[in-house]
Amino acid sequence: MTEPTVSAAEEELFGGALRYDTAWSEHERSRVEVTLLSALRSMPRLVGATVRRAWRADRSGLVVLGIAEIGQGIAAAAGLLIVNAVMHALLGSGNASERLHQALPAIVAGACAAVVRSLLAGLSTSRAGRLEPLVERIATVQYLTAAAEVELEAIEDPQFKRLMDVAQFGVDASRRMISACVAALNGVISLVSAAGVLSVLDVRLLPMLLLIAAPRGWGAMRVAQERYVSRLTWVEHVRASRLIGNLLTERTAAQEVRVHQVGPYLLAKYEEMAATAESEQRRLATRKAMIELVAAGLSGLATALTYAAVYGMITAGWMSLAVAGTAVVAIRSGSASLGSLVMNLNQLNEEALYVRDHETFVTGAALRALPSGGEPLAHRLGAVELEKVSYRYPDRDHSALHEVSLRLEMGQVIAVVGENGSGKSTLMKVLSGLVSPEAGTVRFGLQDLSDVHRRDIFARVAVLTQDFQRWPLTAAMNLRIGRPEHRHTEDGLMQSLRHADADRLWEKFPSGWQSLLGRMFRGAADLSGGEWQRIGLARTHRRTVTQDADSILIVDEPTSALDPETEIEAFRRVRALASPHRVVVLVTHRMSGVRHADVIHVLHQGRLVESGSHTTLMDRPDGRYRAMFLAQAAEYTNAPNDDCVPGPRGTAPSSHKQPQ
Ligand SMILES: Nc1ncnc2c1ncn2[C@@H]1O[C@H](COP(=O)(O)OP(=O)(O)OP(=O)(O)O)[C@@H](O)[C@H]1O
Repeated sequence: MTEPTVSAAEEELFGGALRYDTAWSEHERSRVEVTLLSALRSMPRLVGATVRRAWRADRSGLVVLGIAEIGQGIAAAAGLLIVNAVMHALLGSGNASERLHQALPAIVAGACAAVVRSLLAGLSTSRAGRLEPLVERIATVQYLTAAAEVELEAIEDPQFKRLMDVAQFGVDASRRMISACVAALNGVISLVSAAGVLSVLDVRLLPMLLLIAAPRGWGAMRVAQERYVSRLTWVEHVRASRLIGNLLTERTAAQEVRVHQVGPYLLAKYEEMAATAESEQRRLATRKAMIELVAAGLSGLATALTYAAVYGMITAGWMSLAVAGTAVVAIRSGSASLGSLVMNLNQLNEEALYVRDHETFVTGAALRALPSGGEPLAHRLGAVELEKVSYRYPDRDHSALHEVSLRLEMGQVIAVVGENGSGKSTLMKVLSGLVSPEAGTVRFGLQDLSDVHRRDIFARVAVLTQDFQRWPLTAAMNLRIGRPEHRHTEDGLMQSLRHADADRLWEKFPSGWQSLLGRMFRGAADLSGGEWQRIGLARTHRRTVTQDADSILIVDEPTSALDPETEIEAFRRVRALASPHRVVVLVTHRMSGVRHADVIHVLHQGRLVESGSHTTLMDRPDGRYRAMFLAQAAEYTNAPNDDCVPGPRGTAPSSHKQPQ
């Protein structure tokens, strides 16, 4: 297969080809993996997995389905034997009306067999139709559970993310596997009955049957392989095209799309990328036509040979005319069964390939799942301590955190500051148990983070991050989801709303707590960025106050969208959440918000470079904190500050992070 062409749009927007794997050897490997033999080898396992899923979903439905299919096979065999009886009667002795009379019972029996077969086919279709959505649900839940339970690190790993995307196709394929399995079973049974009848008539006709169907089998299998490899290779391209489509329709991009005239530009790029994908579809269609033509030619040749053999056997007197007539019917029905069996097996094979990806993902996700065991965490911790903690993101060469040691005492307000990319958010991920340090230890009280049940760690952490979620749910749910299993009262919810100074939003909720937020659905009330941030604060408050064991509250840039007065007030309220059994960790670029913290830690390029109170740090003439503080203070007063030391690279506040 030649390497696909890269459209200019792809080059311009994404910097090159977006394909399943840029290493072509990897792609070749997947091609080799789908050879006929390996596909056939893995099929029983995957069919077994589908049957097990169906069994779990609806046992009685599966049993009825099996009986209906076997019944159809028996009815088909009976039908062929009846044809034989009819042939013998029609080609037997006596005049035409006598021969017809003799054939009548067999004709009636044939009609009955056909009716039974149709009834069983209907039963099978209805049961399969009921099983399909159930199996799809099981596969979807398996997929979503696996995705929700993996470590954050896995989600951020591009390789794993890709596997996750590919595995999505397996969900639909699991559903289609049911009908593919039923059709294949049906094909096997029909074939066995036709072959059985043929071998009773003349066993020499059996290999002929195989000869007719073999080329079609080969053709169908090849087409499936090519389609699968193509789909895998182009998955990233499809994702990127969808991404562009979404950008054109999403509300968040709507303003720039219009004012900056990005719409027509992106649309043109979309069309260019779609044209590249269409060229692949054209290539596939041509290949399919060629393969099918060759297969049909070979199969036709085999059919001609078979009929010639039957003709030869009749003229040589080795076969009676009645047997030959039945044999022709049996060959026709057998080769049709074999042909459709091959098609069904081929579809089964294709679906199985996607189901295999789904399985690979579920197994891979289990290996990267959050650890499920561990000690329970003590109720009282006293402090959380980091000792020489280092962390490097899997796809990065440099550590995001390097030998960071610090102590968080319950009751304290700790601030973490530093320029963009200095490691603040990464430190918060380590503190909240979202990522495990590469080196060093994190102790919750006397317990090592790695020994404790992760669920217990998460239960003790409340976070409000810069990219907090705007849940498109009711107002009540937006607060309750901070601790969904807790029985929240309306008073409690209102208390959290008040804490975040969001109670004045109440009048924007037309149906009170049941008001839908976030413009996703009709009638939903939308909020401004700052209002959403207050809802986020209220949710964090809810989570915080519903935990009486020692806990950590992490707030990462909690006020970026708040107006100046609200911001000052918000910092005060966040600080007030520190209690004898809670430590508040505040990450912010707004220096005015950190000066009241008990301890301020300054990060620089992943290292902890300064720690102390505001006064201590301001007393260091060349201190980084002092430089950052004075730089912002100068902006704040809008007057040149003689004492202002130029901030280190990257510390200059960005426009949305400047003090007001
Ligand atoms: N998911 C990730 N995968 C790979 N590298 C990452 C990831 N997240 C952060 N990094 C890198 O780790 C370093 C520290 O990033 P981090 O987000 O912790 O900085 P930060 O101090 O919070 O920055 P900011 O003030 O801009 O929010 C940066 O070099 C960043 O590029």
